[in-house]
Amino acid sequence: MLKAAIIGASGYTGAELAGLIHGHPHLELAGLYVSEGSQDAHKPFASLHPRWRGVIDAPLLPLDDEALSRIHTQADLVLLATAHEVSHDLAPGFLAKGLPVFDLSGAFRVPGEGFYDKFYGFAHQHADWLNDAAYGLAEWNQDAIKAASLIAVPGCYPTASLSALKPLQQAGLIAEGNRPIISAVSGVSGAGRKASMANSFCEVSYKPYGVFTHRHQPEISHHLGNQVVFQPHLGNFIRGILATIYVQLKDGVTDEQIAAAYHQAYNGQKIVRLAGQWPQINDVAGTPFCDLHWGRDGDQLIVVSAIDNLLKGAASQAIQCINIHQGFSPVAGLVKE
Ligand SMILES: NC(=O)C1=CN([C@@H]2O[C@H](COP(=O)(O)OP(=O)(O)OC[C@H]3O[C@@H](n4cnc5c(N)ncnc54)[C@H](OP(=O)(O)O)[C@@H]3O)[C@@H](O)[C@H]2O)C=CC1
Ligand SMILES: CC(=O)N[C@@H](CCC(=O)OP(=O)(O)O)C(=O)O
Repeated sequence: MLKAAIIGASGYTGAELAGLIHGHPHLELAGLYVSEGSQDAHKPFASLHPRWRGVIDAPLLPLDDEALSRIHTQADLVLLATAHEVSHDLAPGFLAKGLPVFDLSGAFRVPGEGFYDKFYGFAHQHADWLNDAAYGLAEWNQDAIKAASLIAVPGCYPTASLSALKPLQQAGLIAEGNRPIISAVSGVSGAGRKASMANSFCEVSYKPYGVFTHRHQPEISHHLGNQVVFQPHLGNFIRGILATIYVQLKDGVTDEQIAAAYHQAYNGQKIVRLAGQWPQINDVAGTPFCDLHWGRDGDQLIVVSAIDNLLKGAASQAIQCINIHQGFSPVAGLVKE
């Protein structure tokens, strides 16, 4: 069994990771950590996430110097379920000790001069790690994920969007100069566990945000190799993302070519499902799956993609990355084989 330490274990994605690792055939938990000054330090994990009561008994531990040296000596790998700047600061220390790092934040996803200043509001200090990191889109980057020490697990909207668009891009079916339009809605857990007015029950109403400024637009465009228009919405539900994507096809593209692009990309893959019907959030919430379906009218294609933002959009995709990195079955701990 490999020992996995989770930093940020009290948060929404960290808690999902704890559950997945607890149930994984080749992984075991090697510490659940929060910040050194966290008000949750030393509380039982299950007191914050009672669905794990009687199942995961470990306490949340403060990430102090003693904890760091314990992780350095006892863990086999580290999962960072922390804010972008926290991951940016923590990852190099673990990597320097030879521990593979699976980072759920955006800190190492997009190389490029000035990108972090512009879209994340901080200056990136680790260009070397940024360039060496593998982008953990599990169905598409297996070789890079296997070889890298640092895996940048994609954002939730990018996972839903890229899973839908990459088969078309790869097969050369998108019209020259077309910027696919991604209109997506996310449940409120996408914003994390910390309370804020924008996320409070009485304030949340289906609405757009981040118009032309969201950091996932350049993340999707960079990893697709084609510019996109991306518009996120906040939905008044807890978990799940549904992305409706409008694509202009090249002249003469046939139905068979579209179907072949998707089947070639995903036949034999258990996590991305070609649903055969329009995806809906209820079918993927609480699961590691990404459901896809498409329809076309002339050169206009609509693809719909649905995932659970906390799972395929974060924690279960991190587990897929660990599975690939370690040579386990790609769906170990996620889907019964
Ligand atoms: N929510 C989602 O749907 C998705 C989130 N992500 C990304 O994953 C990361 C985690 O997100 P999410 O789980 O939603 O966040 P949460 O806000 O729910 O949790 C953050 C966690 O980090 C801990 N933390 C904060 N500061 C530190 C620190 N200095 N050292 C160690 N632990 C710290 C928090 O505990 P405490 O403050 O008590 O220390 C908490 O456990 C983020 O980068 C997010 O952008 C990616 C894809 C989807
Ligand atoms: C509803 C909501 O607020 N969602 C988050 C996306 C969460 C995510 O994917 O995380 P990364 O920050 O790691 O990219 C947002 O739009 O910022």
